[in-house]
Amino acid sequence: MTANPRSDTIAVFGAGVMGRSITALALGRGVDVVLVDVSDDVLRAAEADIAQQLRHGRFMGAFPDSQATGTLTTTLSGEAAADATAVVEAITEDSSLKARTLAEVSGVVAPGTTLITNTSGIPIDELAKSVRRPAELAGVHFMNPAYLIEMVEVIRGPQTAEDTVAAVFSLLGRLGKKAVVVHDAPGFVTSRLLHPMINEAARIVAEGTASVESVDRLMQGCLGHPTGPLRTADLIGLDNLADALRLLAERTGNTAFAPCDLLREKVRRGDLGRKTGRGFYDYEGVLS
Ligand SMILES: NC(=O)c1ccc[n+]([C@@H]2O[C@H](COP(=O)([O-])OP(=O)(O)OC[C@H]3O[C@@H](n4cnc5c(N)ncnc54)[C@H](O)[C@@H]3O)[C@@H](O)[C@H]2O)c1
Repeated sequence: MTANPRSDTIAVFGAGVMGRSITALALGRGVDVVLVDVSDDVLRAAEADIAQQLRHGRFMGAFPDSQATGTLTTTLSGEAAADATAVVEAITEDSSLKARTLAEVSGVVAPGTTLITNTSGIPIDELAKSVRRPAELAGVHFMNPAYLIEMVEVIRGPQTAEDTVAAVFSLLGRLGKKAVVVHDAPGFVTSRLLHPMINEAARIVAEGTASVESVDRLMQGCLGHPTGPLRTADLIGLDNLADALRLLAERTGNTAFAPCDLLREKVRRGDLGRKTGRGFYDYEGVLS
């Protein structure tokens, strides 16, 4: 079942960390994807990365054996989303950029097309102001790597229609995901809890209380965190994390959420985590 019987194609906007991972998930589940970005270089790199993620997903048993892989089309043109049954917006965590892009997308797609934003924490109702049909917009917070993490957070904005939530669940069912629905708020549930924890972990390192490795080992060994907060930060991307923390601080008025000095310094140096080969850890020579 798909979100809409018109076709079996979703459009994904943004070919960065999440756009690639969501695209790999959809392709591995037999859904065709039109992947849109503003950079041709990014799209070329994304094609190679997605092929690698599909191999990884198959190796990890994330996709049904009998499932034919969906077809990938990459493009710089947002107009290519016109025939999609659902659109997943996974562009940079910048509220005005997202508002602009969602406004354009909602002008391109037909009424009845489910609009999904993968924002880490911008309230859905804030983004709904920029789309033509706010009832058709919902948040789906896929985690990285989307093809391996079974659970997603679904955010129902105050204007999100029941039909939209149903269409989102239909698509998520097709993608083999489990979901928990939450109400709209800055950072929703997962970013509101995880991002400040990562920020504190970085502060602990900066203050000299413990090393990066010690913080992660304690959180893994004592509290059952799968990788530790700082390794998770590297997987997310420190630029995205800093953007999301800044937005969380602005939208909640809680300045403690603002990215700490160490995080900002790493972003300034371009040490963004796995995607640049160095963040809290060094990944030079490590296959992603
Ligand atoms: N990184 C994570 O682990 C993670 C997890 C959950 C949610 N998110 C959210 O997903 C979204 C994407 O995050 P990311 O980490 O993939 O970011 P990223 O920086 O890796 O990628 C963003 C991509 O968006 C592209 N882009 C910018 N403007 C565009 C436009 N107008 N049209 C098409 N493409 C455009 C950029 O060129 C870039 O390739 C953000 O909202 C982020 O908060 C990220």
